[in-house]
Amino acid sequence: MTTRPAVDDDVLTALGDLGSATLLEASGLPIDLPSRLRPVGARLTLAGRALPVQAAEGDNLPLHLALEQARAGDVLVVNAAGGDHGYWGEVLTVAAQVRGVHGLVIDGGVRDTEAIAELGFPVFASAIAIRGTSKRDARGAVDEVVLGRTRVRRGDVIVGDADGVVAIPADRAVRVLAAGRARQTAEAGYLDRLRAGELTLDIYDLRPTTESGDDVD
Ligand SMILES: O=C([O-])CC(=O)C(=O)O
Ligand SMILES: [Mg+2]
Repeated sequence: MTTRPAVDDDVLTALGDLGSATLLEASGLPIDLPSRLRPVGARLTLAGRALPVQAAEGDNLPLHLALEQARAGDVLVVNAAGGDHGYWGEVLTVAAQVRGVHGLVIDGGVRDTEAIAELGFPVFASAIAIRGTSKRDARGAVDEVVLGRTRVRRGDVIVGDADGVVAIPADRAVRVLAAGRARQTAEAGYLDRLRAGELTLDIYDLRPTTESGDDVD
């Protein structure tokens, strides 16, 4: 297992407060997970440290094994290799909550979604599917998984909300927090100017130049 720098709890909480879109834009990094990962149930916000899990199609033993390895504050980030299966449901949700796990992000299906919503556990999934899984693939948690264009390593900061999910490399967390705060402050200033009657065209300096360089008779 690789060693990752541990991100402090206060940095984690502050990143969670900034929101996924601000963090993505401020970071300048390709940290967004695929947009097919949508929140399941009413609990939309999520912040925690990644525990990556790779599952074979149609098998959820790696998720059960990962829960034994999980620490409080972890978020399981699962590449379930596609497949129309419910890899996670009410039973695994309760098991995760008892261990202090902060949430689940899965490129794959989940089921028991009403129960998950009632339990208030944050789940972001690419599908809802009722077909069950086998329990044979004994891999457990791994060092990293790739979801879409983004590599997620153990200990990376996961932030999810109504807009989507980002995975911030642990060694960039403090820098991304500073950039996110700067962006939030700048946008608050833009909102004040908009309310005072200015246009985005002027605030962002977007007006097409009228000087084409061509002579006009
Ligand atoms: O049992 C499973 O493998 C998935 C599930 O429905 C649950 O966790 O409740
Ligand atoms: Mg179930």
